[in-house]
Formats: sequence, structure tokens, C-alpha cells
Amino acid sequence: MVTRIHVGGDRAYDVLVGNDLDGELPGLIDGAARVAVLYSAPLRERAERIAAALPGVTPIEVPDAERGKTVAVAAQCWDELGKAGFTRTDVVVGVGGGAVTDLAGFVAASWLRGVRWVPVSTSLLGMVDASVGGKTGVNIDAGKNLVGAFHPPAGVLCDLDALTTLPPDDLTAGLAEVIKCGFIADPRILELVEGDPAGAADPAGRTLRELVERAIQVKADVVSVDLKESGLREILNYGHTLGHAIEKREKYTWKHGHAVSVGLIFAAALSRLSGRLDAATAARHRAVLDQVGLPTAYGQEAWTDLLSAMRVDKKTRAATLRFVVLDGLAKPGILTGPSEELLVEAYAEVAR
Ligand SMILES: NC(=O)c1ccc[n+]([C@@H]2O[C@H](COP(=O)([O-])OP(=O)(O)OC[C@H]3O[C@@H](n4cnc5c(N)ncnc54)[C@H](O)[C@@H]3O)[C@@H](O)[C@H]2O)c1
Ligand SMILES: O=C(O)C(=O)C[C@@H](O)[C@H](O)[C@H](O)COP(=O)(O)O
Ligand SMILES: [Zn+2]
Repeated sequence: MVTRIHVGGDRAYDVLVGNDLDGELPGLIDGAARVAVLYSAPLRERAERIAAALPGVTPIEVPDAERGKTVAVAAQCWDELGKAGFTRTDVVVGVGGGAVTDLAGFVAASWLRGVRWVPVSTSLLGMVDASVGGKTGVNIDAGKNLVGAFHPPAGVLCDLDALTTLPPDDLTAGLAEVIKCGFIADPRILELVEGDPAGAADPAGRTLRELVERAIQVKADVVSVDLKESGLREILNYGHTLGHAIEKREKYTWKHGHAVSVGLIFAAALSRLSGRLDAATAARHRAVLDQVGLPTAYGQEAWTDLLSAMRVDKKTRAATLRFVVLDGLAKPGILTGPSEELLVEAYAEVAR
């Protein structure tokens, strides 16, 4: 059974969730004479299978994970498109996790000022988050995803079969974004994870499929009305202000989902300490993240680095830091300009 989740707005498309979805791809690249297929080594065979059914393929193997999400790799991809004579009716396909699809989307957004692209999402995090919503980009030394573009895909394929080969640690990392969606919008997600943590991490199970569909729906509902993050979309950044700072400090060697997990503890602490969230809901963050084996702590000595990294967060306005917080379960809001004292107090809950 294929589930189709619609993403609305000016450039609407569908996210398909199911098994054995490769046959859907030719329909999404209609009219293209050339297709660039971007992938990294762990997805080589999958990409080759997909490429076999497409016209005029330029295969582009990129470095794996965050090592591929750089300006230098994007420039190599542009060179390949140039050599292939890639035109405005051609299509970029990204086969992989969030890092490869963010790169592929950015290459598509910047080539000839924007050509079509399709993420074939193969990681849990990619399915529930990175491939949906049109945020594309690369990391630079100054910070995570600081160079990029909003460029919605033509469609998204989330083939659940791919999750059976995903390393367990990466599957767990994806659960951080799923749990984030539970706190900001859909508490049923939290009940499902708390009630069946093993099922939540079972790539062939029904619990995980329901989690995938629910998390995609949360994201689709938000980006359908606010593609360019003029307001509502900021809620999807819950846990990310500190999370991205950790990724930068770790020179992008930490998994995004792991950093977001620590960031969720910080965001919950900020919400509680600013008097906006009850203690039980704040404590529920650590409990559920612990249950699935996600990290919830980071070093005390890192604080100064993290604070300066948070200053370049995209939600910052002038010198004012802004954080997504909760005013209750599924009631996200913004905390503007918290005192450094409050930030330090909240960080003590991460560093303990
Ligand atoms: N654009 C967005 O809205 C958005 C949202 C959330 C996250 N992101 C980005 O997504 C990235 C994280 O994505 P991720 O967690 O997928 O990490 P990732 O892309 O680095 O993939 C993790 C690892 O799993 C491997 N892998 C992926 N699918 C596999 C499969 N089916 N079988 C075997 N190995 C497989 C990858 O090759 C990689 O080694 C970060 O860069 C983050 O910033 C973007
Ligand atoms: O789609 C969004 O908007 C999000 O904030 C989702 C996040 O999970 C994701 O990591 C996103 O890439 C972060 O965006 P950024 O604009 O803070 O780089
Ligand atoms: Zn994220």
C-alpha cells in the first residue's frame, strides 16, 4: 500500500511512502532528456538500479554523509552537469539520506537558477524531514546549512524497504526528528514511541511506518503554509539552535539527529525555566529520548563555543537570539532574547 501525503502551496507535490517505489520515479521526471543521479558509496547499488530505468543518466558519486554537504562538492556536481549539457528541462535525483538529498536539492536549486529535483530518501531522518519541505543547502565552517535555497522537489519517494539496510545508529538518529514532531504538534507520536520503543526502531514494523507517516504529515502541514519560514515554519527548528551549534563545534562529525536530541533537552529546559512549560512535559523529553537510546548530554566546557555558534543561527535577528520553546505539549512558541543567565541555567541540564 502506498500512502500519498500532499504538500500544498505554490509548488505543490506529493510524498509517497510505501515499499518498492522505484517504479514511481519515471513519472516524476517527465520530459527530462537527462537525469543526474547523486548518491554516496553506501547507496551505490540502489542508485545503479534506479539509474537503469532513467534516460541520459549522469551518475555522480559524492562523499558520504556531511563530508558531501560542502560548497566544494556542489561545485564538482555543477562541473558534471556542465559536461553533460544539462538543460532546464533536466532533473537531479538524490539517492540517500538527508546529507545527499540536501546537496542534490541545492545543486538543482542553483543550476541554471533552478531545475527540477527528486529526493529518493533512504534514511529515516531523510524520509520524515530532510526530503520534505524544500530546504536545500550545504554546511560551511561558519555554521550548519548557512548556504542554501528554498527549492521544493517535484515529488518525494520514501521507500520503507531502504530502512532495512540503514545502520541502526542512523535509524535512532532519525527518531530524534520524529520525537521532535511529537512534542511540537502530534503527541500521539510520543505515545507510540513510549509504548513500543523497540517497534519504533524496527525497520519492518507497523509502528515505524505509522511514525513515518505522522511525522511527514506534521512537516507537510507546516511547510504547505510557510515554505520560506516567515513564521510558523520556525517550529520545525525546535531543538536545533543548540543542535546545530554542537554539529558546528564537532566539525560536522556528529549525526544531526544526535545533536538535535541534545538540543531538545536544552529547549525543554529553556521552556521550563522561562516559566512556559510544566516540569512533567519537560522531563518527558529526557525519558523518551533515553528510551530509544539517543544522547541527552554534552560537555560543560563547550558552553562558550556553543553560545557563539548559536549567534549565527538563522532565527537570530540582529544580536537577539531566538529559540523555539513549548508553552505546553504541542504548543510551540518563540522565546526572544533570553538572558545569558537563563541560557547557562538551561545548559546545566544538558551538561549534568
Ligand atoms: N532539508 C531539511 O529540511 C533537513 C531536515 C532535517 C535534516 N536535514 C539534514 O539531513 C542530514 C542528516 O540526514 P541523515 O540522518 O539521513 O544522515 P546522512 O545523510 O548522513 O545518512 C546517514 C548515513 O546513513 C547512510 N545511509 C542512508 N540511507 C541508507 C540505507 N538505506 N542503507 C544504508 N546506509 C544508508 C548514509 O550513507 C550515511 O552514511 C543533515 O545534514 C541535516 O542537516 C535537512
Ligand atoms: O524544515 C525545517 O524548517 C526545519 O527546521 C527542519 C529541521 O529538522 C532541519 O534540520 C533543517 O534543515 C534546519 O533548517 P535550518 O534552516 O535551521 O538550517
Ligand atoms: Zn533537523
